Amino acid sequence: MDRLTIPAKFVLVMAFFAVPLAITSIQNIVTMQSSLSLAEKRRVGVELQRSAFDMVKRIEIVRDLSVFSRNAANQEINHLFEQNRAEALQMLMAFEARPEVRQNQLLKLSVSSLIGRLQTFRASSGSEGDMIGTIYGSAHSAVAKAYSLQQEIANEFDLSTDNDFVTEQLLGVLSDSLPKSYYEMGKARGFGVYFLETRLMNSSGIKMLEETYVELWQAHEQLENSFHLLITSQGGLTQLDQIDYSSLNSVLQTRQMLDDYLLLDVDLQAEWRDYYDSVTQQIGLLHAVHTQLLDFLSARYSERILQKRESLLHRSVSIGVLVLFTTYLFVGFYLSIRNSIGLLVNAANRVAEGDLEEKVAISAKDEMLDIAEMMDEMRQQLRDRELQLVAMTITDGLTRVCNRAFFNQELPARLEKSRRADLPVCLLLIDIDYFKKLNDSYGHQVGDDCLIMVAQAIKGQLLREEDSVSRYGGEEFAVILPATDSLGGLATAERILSAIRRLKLELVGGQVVTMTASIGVASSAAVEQCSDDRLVALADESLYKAKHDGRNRCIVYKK
Ligand SMILES: Nc1nc2c(ncn2[C@@H]2O[C@H](COP(=O)(O)OP(=O)(O)OP(=O)(O)O)[C@@H](O)[C@H]2O)c(=O)[nH]1
Repeated sequence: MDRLTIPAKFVLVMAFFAVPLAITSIQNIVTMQSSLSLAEKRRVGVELQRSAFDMVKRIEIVRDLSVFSRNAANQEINHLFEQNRAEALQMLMAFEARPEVRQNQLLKLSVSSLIGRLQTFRASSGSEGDMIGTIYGSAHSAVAKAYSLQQEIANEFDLSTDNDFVTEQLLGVLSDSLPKSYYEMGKARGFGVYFLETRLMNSSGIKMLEETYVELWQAHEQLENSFHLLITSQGGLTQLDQIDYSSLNSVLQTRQMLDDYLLLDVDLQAEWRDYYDSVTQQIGLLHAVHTQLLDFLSARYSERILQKRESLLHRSVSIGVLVLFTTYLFVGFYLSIRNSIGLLVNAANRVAEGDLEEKVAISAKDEMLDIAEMMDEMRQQLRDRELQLVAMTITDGLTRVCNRAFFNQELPARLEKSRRADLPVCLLLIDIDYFKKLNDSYGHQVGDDCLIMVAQAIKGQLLREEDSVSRYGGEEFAVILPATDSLGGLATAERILSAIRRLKLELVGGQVVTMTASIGVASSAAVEQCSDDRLVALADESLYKAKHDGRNRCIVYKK
């Protein structure tokens, strides 16, 4: 790990967090997406069931009328029969052309088989009452095929695997209880039309009608029970309130009509068409409930699809935000560290190159700030140490004023600067009078003390910051006065002389030592293009004169 660069470490950490996050997120989205696709598939299944049910209605009429139209004796019945058969075939072909059906081998087979069955559907040649039951049963195979098509749709579009309780109950009602009622009502319609049209009914016909009468009751009972279970089942059933449950009585109504039109009227006086229309109307009421239930199921899936789409969107957005936020954090964190490290490296380079003036500073407020503060503390200590070293190299060890080395640098530098500003530099060479005698009389220690006192006295008379005093030789001092002419130099020299005269060194025995000095003053303005050596020589010349003229005085060089 230590061998890795910081970007490589970040990529590693990013990968450590991002990879599981991405895998979980993708899994999550894939699961939600497949659940959404399943709900969409189921809704398509319900739509197909609805179309298939429209065909069922026609095929039921074909079945019921097949009982009579065996010999096409009644043109009107035959027309009804053919009309519904043609409509059913048309619907089946449209159904077969639907992409969902064309893509499904099983459904395609079932539809084409049903088409074949209807195309070859011809009225059977039954004769009397005992035959019509057989004819009806045979014709019913077409309706049964249509119902098995519905079941196949439920299987192929995963409606049957939906373990939602309400959906299970609904599918049960749609595929079992309701078809059972249609079967019995169809019998009542077909048989009734047959007897009323022929106005003939033998004992076996009566028996068959009576059986149907009983079976209608049973169908109604089953229907009531299954609806009761559906209504009392939990969850999401408020929409089922909109269904007209009084339509369930249509089974009983049909039973009543069978009674009124046929069983109670042995003369069969009623018109077959009135009976047909009345029963068809009752069957239509039940069909309407069937359609409402399919609509309800479709709406239920639409609602689920909407919810799933919304939660998929929310999940995708929140995962997106999470990924962006994590990336932002990592990138921000990385950039902040890289930025801080960059600043610290630059600061370290500056220090290595000797630049100790610029503060080590970073904008971060974290542990990097602690490192920066420590580095800055080091920089300050280095700078102080360097200043001390520099000060030591230019300071005279005894008197603590500047030394000769400083003077040798300072005078040419000041002369150069003043030349550019067209200003003079004044040099004072100060020599203590009879210092040899002082040394000889009181000893070197006293001599040293006197040198210290004189040096500080001279320093005390310098008014400007750029003025400097250096120990030029043993008991000789040099004062550089930048931007000062001869008059200014003379005034300073006079002040220095007075200060030295005022010095008193009290010895152990009570003896007091006093001193005087001689000063040679020279200004760079005195000569053209004055060099440092020339200025020293001029000041030295004046000092010599001061000594020669009796000491304890200052002499200004004049051309
Ligand atoms: N105590 C002490 N004496 C020093 C030091 N440096 C030089 N001297 C002495 O200063 C004396 C200088 O003497 P001279 O150059 O003859 O000058 P002077 O005695 O002051 O006479 P004039 O300058 O002519 O007045 C010498 O005796 C040096 O030994 C020092 O650091 N300490």
